[in-house]
Amino acid sequence: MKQTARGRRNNFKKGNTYSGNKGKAQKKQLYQSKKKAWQIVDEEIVSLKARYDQINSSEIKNFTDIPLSKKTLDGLKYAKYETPTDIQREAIGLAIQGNDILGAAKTGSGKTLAFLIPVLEHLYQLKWSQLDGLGALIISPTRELAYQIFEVLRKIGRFHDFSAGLVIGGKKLQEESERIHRTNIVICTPGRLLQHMDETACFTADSLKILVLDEADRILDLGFAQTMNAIIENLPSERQTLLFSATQTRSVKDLARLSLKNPMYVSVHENAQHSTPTNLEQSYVVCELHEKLSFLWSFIKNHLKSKVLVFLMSCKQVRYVHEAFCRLRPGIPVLALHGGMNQLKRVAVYNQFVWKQHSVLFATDIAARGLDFPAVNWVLQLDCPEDANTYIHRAGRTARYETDGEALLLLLPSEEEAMIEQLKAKKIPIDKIKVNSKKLQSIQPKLEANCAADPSLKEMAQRAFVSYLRSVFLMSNKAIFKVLDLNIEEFARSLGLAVAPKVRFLKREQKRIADKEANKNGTRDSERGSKLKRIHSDCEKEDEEEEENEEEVTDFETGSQSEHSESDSESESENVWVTQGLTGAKKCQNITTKLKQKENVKQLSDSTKRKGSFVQESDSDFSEDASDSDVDDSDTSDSGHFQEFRTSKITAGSNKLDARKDDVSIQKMGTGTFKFDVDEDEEELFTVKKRNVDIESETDDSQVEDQHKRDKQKALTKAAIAKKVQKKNLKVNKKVVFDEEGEAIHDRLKTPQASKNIVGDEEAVGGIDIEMARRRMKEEDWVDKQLFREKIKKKHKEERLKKKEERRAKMQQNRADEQEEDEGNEVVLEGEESEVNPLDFIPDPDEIYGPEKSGDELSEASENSMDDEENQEPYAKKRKISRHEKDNDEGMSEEENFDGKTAVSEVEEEDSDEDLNDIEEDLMEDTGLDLQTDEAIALRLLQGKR
Ligand SMILES: Nc1ncnc2c1ncn2[C@@H]1O[C@H](COP(=O)(O)OP(=O)(O)OP(=O)(O)O)[C@@H](O)[C@H]1O
Repeated sequence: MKQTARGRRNNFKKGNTYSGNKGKAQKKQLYQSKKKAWQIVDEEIVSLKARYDQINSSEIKNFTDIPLSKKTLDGLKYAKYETPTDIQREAIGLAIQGNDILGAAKTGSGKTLAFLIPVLEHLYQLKWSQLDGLGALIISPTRELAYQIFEVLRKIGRFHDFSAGLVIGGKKLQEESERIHRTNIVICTPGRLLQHMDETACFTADSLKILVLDEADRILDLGFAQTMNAIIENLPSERQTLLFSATQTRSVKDLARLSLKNPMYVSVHENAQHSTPTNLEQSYVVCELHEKLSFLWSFIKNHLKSKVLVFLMSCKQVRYVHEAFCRLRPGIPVLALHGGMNQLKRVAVYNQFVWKQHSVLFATDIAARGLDFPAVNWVLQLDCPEDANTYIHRAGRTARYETDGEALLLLLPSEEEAMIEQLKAKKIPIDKIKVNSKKLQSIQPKLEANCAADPSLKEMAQRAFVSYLRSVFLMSNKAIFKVLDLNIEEFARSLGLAVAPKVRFLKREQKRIADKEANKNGTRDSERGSKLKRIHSDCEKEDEEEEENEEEVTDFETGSQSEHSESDSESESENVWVTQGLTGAKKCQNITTKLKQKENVKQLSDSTKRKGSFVQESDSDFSEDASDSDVDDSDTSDSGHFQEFRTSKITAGSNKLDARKDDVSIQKMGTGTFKFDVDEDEEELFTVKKRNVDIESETDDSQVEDQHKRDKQKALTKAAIAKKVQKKNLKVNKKVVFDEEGEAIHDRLKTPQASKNIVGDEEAVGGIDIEMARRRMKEEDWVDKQLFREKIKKKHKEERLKKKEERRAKMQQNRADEQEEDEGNEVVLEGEESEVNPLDFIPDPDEIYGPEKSGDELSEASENSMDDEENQEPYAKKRKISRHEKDNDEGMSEEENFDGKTAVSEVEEEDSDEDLNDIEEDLMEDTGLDLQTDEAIALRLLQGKR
């Protein structure tokens, strides 16, 4: 039986034992147990903190030796991380105690965990919850790296209750905005973060507790300077800051910008013999520029069972080499990764290269830092890196965490000396190897044939050509990068181009250098002087030519840019947001899997469009592709594979850890206690390495080129177009029709005929004068009607003439018949004269004028069409009626006809005069008889009437 509320209250009052009381007891128990859970957390935190003082990095063998929360240890165990690496052993202990850290360690040494573990621990210590908002911010220079860090965090943080979000460009801002304020750990790229700081109203970093910069030297260099300064302004000064990189900055100004407090400099390999991993074998080859592609082809053909990462200088080179090699079918899957690709494709290519066993990835420097592609056998730097640091990061994509790897650098003869000097200065052991150039397999003829057959490929080659030269030209280290020493004709041919495309900036550079030399030496040397003059005039001529063509170029560029924005918007439309509680990892995997599937379908359709590449894929590695898509199809297989792989790596290399121990150096960087080693690169940090570059993910030429495009487009404002049009005296939107002789046909009906003074008056007033406009319209109206009338008149005249001709012909025929008849009558009708009508000789007026009509018939006739006019009489009367009719038809009554009344009557008078003349003419001609007969007829008629 159901008990009422009152009944329950009574029961309570009576102290009856009732299930309600039981419930209360249960509640109390539950509350106590919950309280116990909190207590457990509190107790754990207290005990952990108590152990902090006893941390001794040299005694740490396993992660369990570090005072870490159970949730973190569980996560590490789940991700199969057991033994910490050097940097982890040294940095984690200091970081969990709240110190600011400057962490430096070789590439592939596990810096990611060295900052992720302290992030989790810090928030755990503070008992951070979803309601507390943003607690930790991890900034990475590239989207791929941010994505990778997010993946690691997902694994090791899965037992914590924090929410984490990946905030990178190329995704829907709106959806990020809706979630970002609820996210505890944000992993982001600088540009996108600043965008949220500026545009997302509910996003604030006021509660931030810990800031991490991965690849800190890159984030703090000039490429990100403005963005980072703006971000730092929005962050609370009371926070912990961790900076990590393989090439750590110790620039005083950088550290001052971040307002670090007594930072600890943790450099585990500072005293090591080399700055690159010990398992990394490094060598370089000197190669001519025009031999590079053939070298690359030969290299790939010799390493079909390897995983190779090839670095090029610019996006356009990557694009072209990838496309060209796809068509040549090397027998191994070839991929491309560069900043010009949409985000979805970037993620897909990244994952493909992670999973493929044998493949070649052509990439720009967006893949140079931090990316942890497993089992890369070779890193081939086809184009010289910007500096030694970039070399270290690029080469570091192989030989990661205890694995072996090889790095090969290609240098031009002009680059060799200065670059090798830089590398040696950075403690990079690199040996020169020689390649027998006769053994190189030349692909130039094939590239030439392909470019000749496909204009789009040729265009790609041209773009690659220009972008390479531009990149070299923009490099700050002129001791290495000597653009004017390059044989550009040969380089163009090696790309498959028949001739080298014009490169404007090179001409300018030549001109600049020529000017400089002329200033230095004076122009006394006449031979030299004339040579310089020649360069000058060449340059000027080309400049002029190009300026003339500028309009076309701008159009072309606008087109290409819109193409680009189209692809951007395409990527924007795809949502890659993967924010979630760390415990809900599956959801995120689903999203990633779906993205991969989509991208695979897209890529497959792309490749079917491109004949060669599809065949190549199917020839060499289609089965592998298929298996990849199988992996993508499976719901949660992603992390499974990943873990397995890493586990094998851990076991393989765990015994090597001790060998590195001696290298560890930790320095306290407090203001008073520590003297900063002012970085020798400090000056370099504050010089522009690439001009006109303000980018987020990479410094390649595409952005520089985009900047150029934007600059050019700026000139094409509406005002500029208007000026141009005015200058050329062009009338906008004017259609000119030409006749067969090529003369322009002026249609008076379409051109305004209103008197000029009316327009002038209006302009003089300076605004819209309604009266004036009305007058002008009336005048236009009047002119129109006149034109129409003229046209109709002309038409009528033509018709009349035609009819006249017909009548004349008819009369002549009649006359001829009559004559025949007369002759015949003279013979036949003798004696019948009395019966003959005396007026028979007169032509039948009905025949000539048509039958006489009544007034009714006349008015009826007036309603008929113009064609009927000729059949009616009397002419003058009928015409008059028709005219009025016509006027009425046109809606032009006299009353309506403003002051044009006189004009109309004038026209009428003119018309009627003309008509009378016509009639007289008609009458004179119409009888077809001679004058005497006419007179006789007239007399008889008159007599008859009387
Ligand atoms: N304690 C560990 N035990 C086993 N493997 C580890 C450990 N720490 C890191 N690794 C593995 O080492 C590899 C390199 O780690 P990570 O990417 O963090 O290196 P890094 O120092 O950040 O490299 P880079 O300087 O290139 O960014 C990863 O595959 C990672 O899974």
